[in-house]
Parts: sequence; C-alpha cells; structure tokens
Amino acid sequence: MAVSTVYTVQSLNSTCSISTPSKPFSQKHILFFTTTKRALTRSCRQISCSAEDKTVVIGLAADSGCGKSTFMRRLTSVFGGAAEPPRGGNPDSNTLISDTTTVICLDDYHSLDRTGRKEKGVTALDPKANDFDLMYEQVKALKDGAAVDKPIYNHVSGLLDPPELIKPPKILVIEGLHPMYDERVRHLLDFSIYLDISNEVKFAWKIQRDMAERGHSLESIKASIEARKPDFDAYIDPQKQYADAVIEVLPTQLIPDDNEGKVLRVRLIMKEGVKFFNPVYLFDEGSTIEWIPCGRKLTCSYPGIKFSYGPDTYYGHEVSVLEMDGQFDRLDELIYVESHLSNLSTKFYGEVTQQMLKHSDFPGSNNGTGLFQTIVGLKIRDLFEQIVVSRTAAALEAAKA
Ligand SMILES: Nc1ncnc2c1ncn2[C@@H]1O[C@H](COP(=O)(O)OP(=O)(O)OP(=O)(O)O)[C@@H](O)[C@H]1O
Ligand SMILES: O=C(CO)[C@H](O)[C@H](O)COP(=O)(O)O
Repeated sequence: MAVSTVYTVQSLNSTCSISTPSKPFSQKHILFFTTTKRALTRSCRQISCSAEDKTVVIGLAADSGCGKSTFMRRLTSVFGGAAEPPRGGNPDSNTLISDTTTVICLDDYHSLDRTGRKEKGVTALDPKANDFDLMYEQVKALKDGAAVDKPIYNHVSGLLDPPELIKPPKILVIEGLHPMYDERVRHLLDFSIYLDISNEVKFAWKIQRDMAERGHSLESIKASIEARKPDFDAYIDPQKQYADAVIEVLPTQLIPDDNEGKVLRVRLIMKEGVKFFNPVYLFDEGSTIEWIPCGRKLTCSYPGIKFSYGPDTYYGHEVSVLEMDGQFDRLDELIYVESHLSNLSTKFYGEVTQQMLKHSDFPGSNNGTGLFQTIVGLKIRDLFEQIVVSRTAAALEAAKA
C-alpha cells in the first residue's frame, strides 16, 4: 500500500494541506515538498488548496477484444490496490474503481441499445450510435471535480441500464472505441494511448477468445470482423494520429511468412514534445539501434528476440519507436533487458520486471505487448505525479502574486 505524507498548515481562517506522491520519491520531490511546506506556512490563506486534487484524464482507444481490459489491469496494478466494480451497484457495471484510478468504459455512452442499432442498421462504432455531448459534459465535470450520474450499457442484455454515480478520482481513465474521436473530449485528455492491433493478430486473438470462451464459430467471428471493418476504418483507426503513445502489434518478422499470430512484433511509438512525457530509449537517446539480447544473459528459443529503437515520424509528428520482436523464455531474465532501457520512470531498479512477474498469467506477458503496456503504465504514474507537482507549484505562484 502506497503511503503519502500530508503536510497541514493552519492559519487564521483556513487550513491548507499538501500531500506527497506515493513513496519512494526522488530527491527533486523531497526538495520541492520541503520548499512548498515552508511557503505554505508563510502564505497558507492565499493558496487554493484544491489544485493538486484536480482529476487527471487518460484516454485509451482500441477496438473490442484488443487488450484494453488487460492493459487496464496492468495500469491499476502500478498504482497499487485492486480495481473493482462500484460496491453495491449494478453487477453488470463496466466501471472499475481503485484507490487512485477510476476506469470508465465509453460503451456506456452508446445512445442506441442493441435493438436500436439493429433497427437503424448501424454498428456501435458509428458515432451516430453514441452520445458525445453527454460524454463530453460528464468527462469535463469529473475533470473539474464534480460527480456525475453516468449511464450504463449492459453488455449482457444489450440495454441501457439506470445510471451509476461516479465520483471524481485522482486519475480517470476513459477506455473504449472513441476516446479521441470528439474534439472536445480529446482536448480534456492529459495523455492518450491507442492500441493498434493488426488485422492478422486481431483475428488470432478473437478466435482464441470467442471460440474457446464464448462458443462462437469460426465463420461467425470472420463475419463479425468483416462487418465492423468499414466503421473501424472510418471512425476508430484514425484516432491513432492523436495518440501520445501507440502500441502497434504486428506479426513477427523473425519467422518468414508466419501466419499463426503467436509470435509478435510490437512497436511502442512515443510522441516527442508531450508535456510530462519523456520517451523511453534503448542505449543512446536519438540513435538508431538494433539489438539481439539473446546469449549468455537472456535465454531465447526459436525464433529469438530482436529489439530496435530509433527516431521516426508518425502522422507528421516526431516520434521515438521502441520495438520488440519475439518472446521471452524466462521472465525473470527480463531484468537484463530492463537494465538497458532508460527513462522508464521506475521508482527502483527492476520495477518493470517485478510488475511483469507479478502478472505473468496475463495475456502478452512473454512478449512486447505486456512489456510495453507495463512501461506505459509507469509513464502514466510519472505523468500524474509531475502534473500534481506542477499544479501545486502554479497554485503557490498564484498565491505569491
Ligand atoms: N497481449 C495479448 N496477447 C495475446 N492475447 C491477448 C493479448 N491481449 C489480449 N489478448 C486476447 O484478447 C482477448 C481480449 O482481451 P481484453 O479483454 O483485454 O480486450 P478488450 O479490448 O478489453 O475486449 P472487449 O472490449 O471486448 O471487452 C483476451 O481474452 C485474450 O484472448
Ligand atoms: O464494440 C464494442 C465495444 O466493446 C461492442 O461491440 C459494443 O459495445 C456493443 O456491445 P454488445 O456487442 O455487447 O452489444
């Protein structure tokens, strides 16, 4: 359980407090909080104490069945504590709440239920089946610190259920098909991620889940992917141009003409110049590097592992791309790879490896999907802590002026 220190200072007519981020924190943070504590003592009554409490909003976009839930479980685990549906609420709620994070699923803003979509001949991916005005109003309200009554789309019945109360959390994650589609909602995001799963891999994952776990036939899975494709291309896929980080999942290049989709080539595309986000790099920032770590310190069976890193452009933006093709044989040896990566925003040596080992049963733990999802989770924690520090500093400045 993360422990935070709260400094409280009282003046004639008010009480101000400032809490440190979860431990352990850096020398920079300690210095900042010591200075802040002194300044608080001097000018408590002028400070707006709610600055650091404002909700940070993260957007996660992907098609259905592309690993959003798995990513969310990795992200909430970085903050500690379990994520659970609202207590005593609708058992079919799509919301997950932990101490720090609330994850809401944007399917809850479907304006047409399953029958309504069928009657109108539209898919859930079509903006016409979604209420973006309400999505914007409610995400904005939460960001501004107000609770909302959010609708629930019931995936079991296909109906819209009575709303549930959502209180403003420290970090709000909006995950689903359209977090970056509507310009107003997009501008509320402090950080955005797009999970870009290639058609071949999406197909392999869907077959695995929907055939094995949901009893669907191969033909019906193919038909459902085909039926969604035009709307996916029109409304979902274009959102990746706005994402601050994209996790792209492709078939391996290590096995010629591979069509099994088991070994994956995963690319972490990180936008340059995003406030509070410093891309991860391999060996030397800005260089172009290829690295085959297999040998004495990393056990690799066929087809091995290859990392690449370098600068690139993506939809006209400068980016850094870190790529991993292949899969790990032994997860505990990941520490060898971790020690060659920089800007990971870990709190201690080996934190990436520890997180990966903790969730070794999650899908993708032996390849770049799990590794890069974990890294993005750590970067989001860092971004959150930096935002808190900067908002508090801004409040102090405002108080001094
Ligand atoms: N990294 C991965 N490697 C292999 N398979 C994966 C990976 N991520 C997800 N899958 C497969 O895809 C399925 C869906 O994953 P998950 O539930 O995380 O996706 P989702 O986007 O939340 O789906 P939905 O929107 O339909 O609820 C998993 O059951 C698993 O079979
Ligand atoms: O693309 C989807 C997002 O998860 C779903 O297909 C959409 O929400 C409709 O759900 P259901 O199939 O349960 O009616």
